[in-house]
Amino acid sequence: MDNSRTEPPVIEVTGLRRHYGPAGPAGFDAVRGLDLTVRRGELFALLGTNGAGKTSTMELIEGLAAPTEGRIRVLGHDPYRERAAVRPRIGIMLQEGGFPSELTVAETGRAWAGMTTDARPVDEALDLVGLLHRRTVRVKQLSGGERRRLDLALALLGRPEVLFLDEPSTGLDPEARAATWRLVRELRAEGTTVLLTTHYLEEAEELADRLAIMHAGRIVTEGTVAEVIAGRPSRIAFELPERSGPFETVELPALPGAEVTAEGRRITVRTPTLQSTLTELLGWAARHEVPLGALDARSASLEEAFLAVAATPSTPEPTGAVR
Ligand SMILES: Nc1ncnc2c1ncn2[C@@H]1O[C@H](COP(=O)(O)OP(=O)(O)OP(=O)(O)O)[C@@H](O)[C@H]1O
Repeated sequence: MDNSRTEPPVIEVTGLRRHYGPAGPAGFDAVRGLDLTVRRGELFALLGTNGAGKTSTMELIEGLAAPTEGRIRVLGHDPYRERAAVRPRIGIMLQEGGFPSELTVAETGRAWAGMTTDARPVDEALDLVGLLHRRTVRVKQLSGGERRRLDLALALLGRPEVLFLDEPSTGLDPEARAATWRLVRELRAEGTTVLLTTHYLEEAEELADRLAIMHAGRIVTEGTVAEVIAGRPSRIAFELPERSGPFETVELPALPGAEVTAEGRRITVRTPTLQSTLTELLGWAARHEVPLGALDARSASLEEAFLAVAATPSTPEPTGAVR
């Protein structure tokens, strides 16, 4: 039976704040009042602009640092204060593994397994990420993508109930990325709860049950991919030809409900009704024999939603903020 809706969330974050540096304006608020809930078996993706606070948030939920303010529960425990209860049940793939480069891949796995409760066999973890054939190679000889996969293998050693993946596919070639996605999907299918950060919108579209887009320390929008892009306009772009033909005096048609912007001859139309706007535009182009160069029409996408979030000014500190 699916109890995921009735049982308490696996990750529950309320009012989270993280302040770096000295108290007061000399310091910096990287996370500014963040709420987040992830249910058992769910894959939740944190997206955001550079410096939005994704890693700062992840580190707090992983229990690697104490929040300046707010409440975090992972599997019902405070991950920082009750680290001993939480740590054996979670797997963490950091952005930089930072293990000794002189050890071989297998030695690194064994060293890690020694610190892991109920570890799976090292070779099994290496096999999961496609690194078994590299087991005798020194870590310093691995490519960047192979190191990422070793990071993931180590995170999987303890058969974690909750897996934290900080930019898991950065530096991977397309084939290794697809393999990582397959593995993450399998883990999720087995019931693992996953919180991941990524810069690849496609990764979130492929994997996430729900996602949040962060900007300047806050979650600006959150939901399923469909919910996040709902209400975003579709986009039509094209280039008008040099003004020398029969269309010389022809103006663009009225496109009700659409917003038209021009950058030189490059025209962008944003519309809530892609089909009717496109029909109108193509009819006009045909009637007036206007060739529309590099014509591109696309439905609302996560990219549009992301760019809209990135363009929002960061709101000032609420009064009463902890400094
Ligand atoms: N130890 C620190 N001391 C001071 N400021 C920090 C520290 N760590 C991070 N920051 C700042 O906090 C902000 C959030 O950083 P964070 O790494 O959490 O963002 P991010 O969303 O993960 O960014 P990216 O996508 O670039 O990895 C940034 O402005 C960063 O410069």
